[in-house]
Amino acid sequence: MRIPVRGIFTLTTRSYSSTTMSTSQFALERQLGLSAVRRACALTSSVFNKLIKNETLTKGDKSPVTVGDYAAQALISVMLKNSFPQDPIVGEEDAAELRVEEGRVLRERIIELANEALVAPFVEGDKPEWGIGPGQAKTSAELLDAIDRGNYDGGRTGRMWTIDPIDGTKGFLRGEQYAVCLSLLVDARVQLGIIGCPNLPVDATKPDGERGCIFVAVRGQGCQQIPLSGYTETTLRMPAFTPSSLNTLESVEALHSSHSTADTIASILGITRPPLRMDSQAKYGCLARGDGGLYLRMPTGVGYREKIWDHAPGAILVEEAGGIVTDSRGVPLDFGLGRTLGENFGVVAAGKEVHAAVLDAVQQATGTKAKV
Ligand SMILES: Nc1ncnc2c1ncn2[C@@H]1O[C@H](COP(=O)(O)OS(=O)(=O)O)[C@@H](OP(=O)(O)O)[C@H]1O
Ligand SMILES: [Mg+2]
Ligand SMILES: [Mg+2]
Ligand SMILES: [Mg+2]
Repeated sequence: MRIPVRGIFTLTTRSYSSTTMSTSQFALERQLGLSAVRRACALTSSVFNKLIKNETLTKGDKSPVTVGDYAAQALISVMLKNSFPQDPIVGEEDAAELRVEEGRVLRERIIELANEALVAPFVEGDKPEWGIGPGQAKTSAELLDAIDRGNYDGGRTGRMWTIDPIDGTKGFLRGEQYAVCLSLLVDARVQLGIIGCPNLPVDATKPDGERGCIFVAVRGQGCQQIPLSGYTETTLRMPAFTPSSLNTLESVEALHSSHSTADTIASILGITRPPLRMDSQAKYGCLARGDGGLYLRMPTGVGYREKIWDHAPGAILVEEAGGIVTDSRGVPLDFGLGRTLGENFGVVAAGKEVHAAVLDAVQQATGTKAKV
């Protein structure tokens, strides 16, 4: 039976009967987050099928942003506000370009898409007993403000969410991998990570089989994969690899991660399998389920600072599946410095058995000394 809920997307303990209410830590955040990411996955998949050329902008850093990115951030932000109104959000996108007259056509399209997603009946795979039903349409001003609630500066204390509404926008535009990414941090420690991958095969051994899955992890509660088409949860544990049996998971874009440094590291480790190149944090989900043994993100030397929304959800997936995530010098990722990872230099994520050997190889390949 569907649990009646007062207001839209409102998730309070009052909304649950004692039989459906889970007492685990962050249970409400997990349920709301899964629903928001599912809705955003449905929104972005449908945008891809209808996207037209003038629905993509180029941002100041030359990276693309589409109507799908803005609409998905608006949708997730509205859902978070309804259930956790006090929580600040560090989101990738902001609405400045949409508030000016030149942004009118794009703005109207984004409002239409976000509202369609807000009022849609239960999306495929949502658990009816969660009681997270369709909401009411919002005004243009409310949705622009929802996007801009992602402007929080971050920091070391308190609760905060990160949203990357489309991670791997270039992959999204190519029709390849992308991910809808959400995380909750408390005092700069990731406690919940959710990554929705609409184009990812549910089973890597069946690349032509069913596509679309969500990865979710709560600190201390393991990492699970759920198909977008349903809600059967499979717990993931990273298998034990030896260094030479690894294969690397890397960015498609050579500007985001140095392919040549990764090749050198792979040859030092004796890796013979070719790298698996894939856009977005789908790589972290693949690592957690054992599709490759090593996520490598080696800096390209342009002084780029990694963004917290690009790594917080993925890092907890891998840790909860039994792996280790550090920067390329062995330093833990610091999510408490603001919107970026500050002085962290690249990312190395791998199983416990091989992580130290990989850091040694990185040191040999780059001449930098590991800090731990
Ligand atoms: N120069 C540079 N170096 C490192 N990283 C960068 C750089 N420029 C952008 N970005 C960020 O990369 C995000 C895309 O993730 P990936 O690199 O894993 O995927 S991809 O294969 O490159 O598309 C991408 O995330 P989205 O903007 O959400 O797509 C960016 O935040
Ligand atoms: Mg982007
Ligand atoms: Mg991103
Ligand atoms: Mg993005």
